[in-house]
Amino acid sequence: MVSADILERLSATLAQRRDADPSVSYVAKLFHKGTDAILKKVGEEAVEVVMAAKDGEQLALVREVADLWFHTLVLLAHNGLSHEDVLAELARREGISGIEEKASRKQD
Ligand SMILES: N=c1c2ncn([C@@H]3O[C@H](COP(=O)(O)OP(=O)(O)OP(=O)(O)O)[C@@H](O)[C@H]3O)c2ncn1[C@@H]1O[C@H](COP(=O)(O)O)[C@@H](O)[C@H]1O
Repeated sequence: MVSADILERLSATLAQRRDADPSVSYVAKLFHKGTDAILKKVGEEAVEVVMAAKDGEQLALVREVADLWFHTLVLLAHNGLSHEDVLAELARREGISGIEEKASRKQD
Protein backbone atom coordinates (compact mmCIF):
# COMPACT_ATOMS: atom_id res chain seq x y z
CA MET A 1 0.00 0.00 0.00
CA VAL A 2 1.29 3.46 -0.90
CA SER A 3 1.98 5.58 2.17
CA ALA A 4 0.20 8.87 2.77
CA ASP A 5 3.73 10.25 3.40
CA ILE A 6 3.64 11.21 -0.26
CA LEU A 7 1.49 14.17 0.76
CA GLU A 8 4.18 15.28 3.23
CA ARG A 9 6.91 15.00 0.61
CA LEU A 10 4.85 16.68 -2.09
CA SER A 11 3.92 19.47 0.30
CA ALA A 12 7.62 20.07 1.09
CA THR A 13 8.44 20.10 -2.64
CA LEU A 14 5.66 22.60 -3.34
CA ALA A 15 7.00 24.88 -0.58
CA GLN A 16 10.49 24.73 -2.14
CA ARG A 17 9.08 25.64 -5.55
CA ARG A 18 7.83 29.01 -4.28
CA ASP A 19 11.38 30.40 -4.66
CA ALA A 20 12.40 28.28 -7.65
CA ASP A 21 13.16 29.43 -11.19
CA PRO A 22 9.86 29.37 -13.17
CA SER A 23 11.73 28.28 -16.29
CA VAL A 24 12.81 24.94 -14.81
CA SER A 25 9.79 23.85 -12.77
CA TYR A 26 6.13 23.34 -13.69
CA VAL A 27 5.02 24.22 -10.16
CA ALA A 28 7.25 27.30 -9.89
CA LYS A 29 5.87 28.47 -13.24
CA LEU A 30 2.30 28.00 -12.01
CA PHE A 31 3.03 29.90 -8.77
CA HIS A 32 4.61 32.64 -10.86
CA LYS A 33 1.53 32.91 -13.11
CA GLY A 34 -0.65 33.41 -10.06
CA THR A 35 -4.09 32.64 -8.70
CA ASP A 36 -6.10 32.77 -11.93
CA ALA A 37 -3.78 30.31 -13.70
CA ILE A 38 -3.94 27.90 -10.76
CA LEU A 39 -7.73 28.16 -10.59
CA LYS A 40 -7.93 27.52 -14.34
CA LYS A 41 -5.97 24.29 -13.90
CA VAL A 42 -8.16 23.19 -10.98
CA GLY A 43 -11.28 23.80 -13.09
CA GLU A 44 -9.86 21.96 -16.10
CA GLU A 45 -8.79 18.97 -14.02
CA ALA A 46 -12.21 18.81 -12.33
CA VAL A 47 -13.87 18.63 -15.75
CA GLU A 48 -11.43 15.90 -16.80
CA VAL A 49 -12.35 13.91 -13.67
CA VAL A 50 -16.03 14.11 -14.64
CA MET A 51 -15.28 13.00 -18.21
CA ALA A 52 -13.11 10.06 -17.05
CA ALA A 53 -15.81 8.94 -14.63
CA LYS A 54 -18.41 9.10 -17.40
CA ASP A 55 -16.16 7.00 -19.65
CA GLY A 56 -15.94 4.33 -16.97
CA GLU A 57 -12.16 3.93 -17.34
CA GLN A 58 -10.75 3.25 -13.87
CA LEU A 59 -7.10 3.99 -14.67
CA ALA A 60 -8.01 7.24 -16.43
CA LEU A 61 -10.20 8.21 -13.48
CA VAL A 62 -7.37 7.61 -10.99
CA ARG A 63 -4.96 9.66 -13.12
CA GLU A 64 -7.38 12.56 -13.47
CA VAL A 65 -8.17 12.56 -9.75
CA ALA A 66 -4.39 12.61 -9.09
CA ASP A 67 -4.11 15.65 -11.39
CA LEU A 68 -7.00 17.31 -9.54
CA TRP A 69 -5.56 16.55 -6.09
CA PHE A 70 -2.16 17.80 -7.22
CA HIS A 71 -3.51 21.10 -8.51
CA THR A 72 -5.65 21.65 -5.41
CA LEU A 73 -2.47 21.10 -3.34
CA VAL A 74 -0.78 23.79 -5.44
CA LEU A 75 -3.79 26.06 -4.80
CA LEU A 76 -3.61 25.41 -1.05
CA ALA A 77 0.15 26.12 -1.00
CA HIS A 78 -0.40 29.33 -2.95
CA ASN A 79 -2.77 30.41 -0.16
CA GLY A 80 -0.39 29.47 2.67
CA LEU A 81 -2.28 26.24 3.41
CA SER A 82 -1.54 22.52 2.99
CA HIS A 83 -3.10 19.06 2.97
CA GLU A 84 -2.83 19.15 6.78
CA ASP A 85 -5.48 21.87 6.93
CA VAL A 86 -7.84 19.75 4.82
CA LEU A 87 -7.12 16.61 6.88
CA ALA A 88 -7.84 18.58 10.05
CA GLU A 89 -11.17 19.70 8.60
CA LEU A 90 -12.09 16.11 7.64
CA ALA A 91 -11.10 14.92 11.12
CA ARG A 92 -13.27 17.66 12.64
CA ARG A 93 -16.23 16.47 10.56
CA GLU A 94 -15.63 12.86 11.57
CA GLY A 95 -16.27 13.87 15.16
CA ILE A 96 -19.73 15.30 14.52
CA SER A 97 -22.90 13.74 13.16
CA GLY A 98 -24.45 14.66 9.80
CA ILE A 99 -27.13 16.73 11.46
CA GLU A 100 -24.59 18.67 13.54
CA GLU A 101 -22.45 19.12 10.43
CA LYS A 102 -25.33 20.79 8.57
CA ALA A 103 -25.97 23.10 11.51
CA SER A 104 -22.27 23.93 11.73
CA ARG A 105 -22.10 24.77 8.01
CA LYS A 106 -25.10 27.07 8.25
CA GLN A 107 -23.32 29.07 10.98
CA ASP A 108 -20.16 29.53 8.81
N1 LIG B 1 2.47 15.48 -9.09
C1 LIG B 1 2.83 16.29 -9.95
C2 LIG B 1 2.05 16.52 -11.14
N2 LIG B 1 0.88 16.01 -11.54
C3 LIG B 1 0.61 16.62 -12.71
N3 LIG B 1 1.59 17.48 -13.04
C4 LIG B 1 1.68 18.32 -14.23
O1 LIG B 1 0.45 18.96 -14.40
C5 LIG B 1 0.22 19.17 -15.77
C6 LIG B 1 -1.16 18.63 -16.06
O2 LIG B 1 -1.74 19.42 -16.96
P1 LIG B 1 -2.35 18.80 -18.30
O3 LIG B 1 -2.76 17.39 -18.09
O4 LIG B 1 -3.40 19.77 -18.69
O5 LIG B 1 -1.09 18.80 -19.24
P2 LIG B 1 -0.42 20.04 -19.96
O6 LIG B 1 -1.19 20.35 -21.19
O7 LIG B 1 1.03 19.68 -20.12
O8 LIG B 1 -0.59 21.24 -18.91
P3 LIG B 1 -0.37 22.81 -19.18
O9 LIG B 1 1.12 22.99 -19.48
O10 LIG B 1 -1.25 23.21 -20.32
O11 LIG B 1 -0.76 23.47 -17.89
C7 LIG B 1 1.31 18.43 -16.56
O12 LIG B 1 2.29 19.34 -17.03
C8 LIG B 1 1.90 17.52 -15.50
O13 LIG B 1 3.28 17.28 -15.69
C9 LIG B 1 2.51 17.45 -12.08
N4 LIG B 1 3.66 18.15 -11.93
C10 LIG B 1 4.40 17.93 -10.83
N5 LIG B 1 4.01 17.03 -9.83
C11 LIG B 1 4.80 16.88 -8.58
O14 LIG B 1 5.36 18.13 -8.26
C12 LIG B 1 6.75 17.99 -8.09
C13 LIG B 1 7.44 19.25 -8.54
O15 LIG B 1 7.28 19.39 -9.93
P4 LIG B 1 8.17 20.46 -10.75
O16 LIG B 1 7.80 21.79 -10.26
O17 LIG B 1 7.84 20.24 -12.20
O18 LIG B 1 9.62 20.14 -10.45
C14 LIG B 1 7.16 16.75 -8.89
O19 LIG B 1 8.27 16.15 -8.34
C15 LIG B 1 5.94 15.86 -8.72
O20 LIG B 1 6.04 15.16 -7.49
